[in-house]
Amino acid sequence: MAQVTMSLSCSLSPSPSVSLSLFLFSIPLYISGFPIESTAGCLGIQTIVLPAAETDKDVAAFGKHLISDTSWISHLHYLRRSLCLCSRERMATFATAEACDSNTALLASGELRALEPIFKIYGQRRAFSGPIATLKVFEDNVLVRQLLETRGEGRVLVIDGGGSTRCALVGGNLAQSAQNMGWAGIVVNGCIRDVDEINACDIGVRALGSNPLKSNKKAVGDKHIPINIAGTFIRDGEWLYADSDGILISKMELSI
Ligand SMILES: O=C([O-])CC(=O)C(=O)O
Ligand SMILES: [Mg+2]
Repeated sequence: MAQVTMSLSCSLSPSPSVSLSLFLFSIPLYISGFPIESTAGCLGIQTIVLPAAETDKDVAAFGKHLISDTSWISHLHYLRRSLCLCSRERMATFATAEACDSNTALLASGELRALEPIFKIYGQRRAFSGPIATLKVFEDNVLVRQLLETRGEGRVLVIDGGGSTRCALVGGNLAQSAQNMGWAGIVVNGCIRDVDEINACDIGVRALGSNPLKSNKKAVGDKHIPINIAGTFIRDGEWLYADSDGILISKMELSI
């Protein structure tokens, strides 16, 4: 059973709703026996609109039921995909396709962009997201190590390696460091090595491919500068969303 911590707030305006804070994940949900019309999911918060509720009392009664009868948990129907119960899976329900469909204006304005599909998927987390730290290097990974040995705080390291496939910019040790230091993922416009070790790490990794050759160790490159990879301009501090369908870059954090 999912470990769920729930906090509740009820409100009648603008529409009768109950907000549930679900610990570490969010899922669209229906609860049987209640006239729930729609659900809205975003990380950590679920707002359930109760069309039949007309008074504060109705909403409060529903809220009370949720608190007193936790069997509602077993009534969850997972609509988009089965819920990953792993507490580290921060993007259990985020879907890049859905983000595109519901943010057409942002796509049109260029505030939301999709990377060209040139990356292979590695690492335990197929889906990951976070604020971006950019890095530009060429066949040299000293700066990659420097960054991955600092605290990641949920960020995604995006490395513009110039598209070179002649050596690896990330290997098993660096991926392990990224995991230990709290990075959500690494996107490499270049190659990785130690693929089996990387695939055992609890981070998301995207790269053009693998190459067993190591890179130079001259410490040449630039951190936190604008980069251009996979047909997309990326600035430090923008947000990255990756899942099995692809990779999105957003100027702002998306609320899905
Ligand atoms: O040392 C390197 O160049 C990359 C590597 O193999 C690792 O991180 O394990
Ligand atoms: Mg290695």
